Amino acid sequence: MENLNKKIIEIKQTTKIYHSKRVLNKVTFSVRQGTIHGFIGPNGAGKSTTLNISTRLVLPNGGEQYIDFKSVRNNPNFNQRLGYVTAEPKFPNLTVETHVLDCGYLRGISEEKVLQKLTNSPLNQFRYQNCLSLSTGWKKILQFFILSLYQPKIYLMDEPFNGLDPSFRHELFNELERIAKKGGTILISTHILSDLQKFADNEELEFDMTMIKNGEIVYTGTKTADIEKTYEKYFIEKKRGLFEL
Ligand SMILES: Nc1ncnc2c1ncn2[C@@H]1O[C@H](COP(=O)(O)OP(=O)(O)OP(=O)(O)O)[C@@H](O)[C@H]1O
Repeated sequence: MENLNKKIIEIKQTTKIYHSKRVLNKVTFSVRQGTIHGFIGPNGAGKSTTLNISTRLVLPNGGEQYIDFKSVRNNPNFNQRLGYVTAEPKFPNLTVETHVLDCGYLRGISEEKVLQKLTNSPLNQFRYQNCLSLSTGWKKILQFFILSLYQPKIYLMDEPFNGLDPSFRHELFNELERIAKKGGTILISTHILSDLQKFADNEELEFDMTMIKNGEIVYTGTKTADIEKTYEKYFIEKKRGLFEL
């Protein structure tokens, strides 16, 4: 319980400018160790940019980011216990088997163990297929498989439920709950409040939430009865005009 007060992820005053447009403006929030933390906001709000900056895939124009209590700018080991599921996974032009073996090698996991896991996984049916030719959902599942090889302690997940069919969604919900109950920390980015509701309603889990809109944090805090109201206040716009003729 003591760990819950430790901020294992901290995003401080983080700003990003693309082509003179400020897409993140002094974004500041933290994630407590051992919690599931929802990061929610509409399309283009800045969620993926925040996660990419937190993992040093994108450089910020200002601010500091800490993962696993380490500055991502100053400490290249910040990602030792980190697993990142990106919104649009990128894979090399390799078979599933070769790619998972490479990932295992980089994490010091024996070939035998990787192949045994692959054989027992539903991904095995695509073992000799090129990663690039997998469907959207199976690409996501391949990302989860790679994480399961080395079992990180901190997870950043950008739209993890996108593209998954109901049975894989269900399995992923259960797996994330299991990870959090064992003390893991999970930051989940999504547009969809109902994806987070199951975690928010689970009394055995510690669940927090941060909301972002137009590159600014509009709410961050622990679970409250007002989560839905807060969400509606910021995000439910009556009409956006997309389908007007
Ligand atoms: N490489 C880039 N070059 C220019 N602008 C970018 C780039 N990447 C992101 N942006 C802009 O930054 C803003 C935030 O984008 P981002 O992808 O972080 O939002 P998001 O909240 O993840 O959106 P979504 O939920 O639609 O995926 C958007 O206006 C986007 O167009």
